[in-house]
Amino acid sequence: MEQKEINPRIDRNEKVISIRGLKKAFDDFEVLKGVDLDLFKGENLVVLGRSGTGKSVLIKIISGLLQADEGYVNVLGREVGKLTPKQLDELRLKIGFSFQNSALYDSMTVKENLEFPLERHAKQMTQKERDKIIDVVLEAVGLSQALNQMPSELSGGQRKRIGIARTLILRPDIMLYDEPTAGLDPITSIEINKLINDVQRRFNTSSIIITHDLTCARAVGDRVVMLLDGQFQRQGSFDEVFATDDERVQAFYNYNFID
Ligand SMILES: Nc1ncnc2c1ncn2[C@@H]1O[C@H](COP(=O)(O)OP(=O)(O)OP(=O)(O)O)[C@@H](O)[C@H]1O
Repeated sequence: MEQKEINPRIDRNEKVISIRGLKKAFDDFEVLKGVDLDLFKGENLVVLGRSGTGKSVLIKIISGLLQADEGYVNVLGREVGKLTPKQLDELRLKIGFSFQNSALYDSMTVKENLEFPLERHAKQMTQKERDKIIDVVLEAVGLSQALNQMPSELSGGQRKRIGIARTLILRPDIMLYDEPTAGLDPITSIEINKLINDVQRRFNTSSIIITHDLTCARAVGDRVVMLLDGQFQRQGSFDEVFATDDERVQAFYNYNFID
């Protein structure tokens, strides 16, 4: 498996996300039981964990879509739980959310899909400026030729790329990738991993990548954390996370290689 090289762009003096003692329960089911997490500027942080461990809940709390029950959640210098709805909307524009299903509008061309966030959030931009930024993000994801195609004409991997381009179009500081390789074949997955690293370098983003895919975790993660029983039980490089006798961690590793 490809191991990510040490990334010189990470600034360990600047935290873009800082979380302490985060708790979240649904009725009496405690999902997050006291989570601490930092994301440094320029870093790709992978969050691993089995289904239902609360990875999506975590990124929904970071982006203000869900309220924490307890704890401190600071994103880009703002304490998320204390923001007014307007301040939260402003913060969300700096967070790019790449959804699992790419969330493209099937009735719109690629160009129209990319214009959509600009029409809503960058009303002051001229058409020429819009066309320019569309060019930039399409080129960044390697799909300049798809400008006038419909999503239905694209492969799953291409739709994923357009989804990432659409997330990038508002030039977010933070990217949140929710299972970016889910449903893709291994070769296409490797291309998406490469794209995640390219985006980090080219757009200077800091990212949280939620995945079950260990090939992805190893290829894109500057640091990896594993969510187990509501807390981050392991963190470090990919190899450090798995250098343990903890059966739950070993089971996760072995399960990834079951045929
Ligand atoms: N709005 C909600 N109301 C009630 N329960 C919820 C809500 N959102 C999440 N949960 C519960 O919280 C737990 C964690 O869900 P979450 O979606 O974060 O899992 P996950 O780790 O992202 O899993 P997967 O990898 O399958 O997406 C699940 O048991 C889920 O049913």
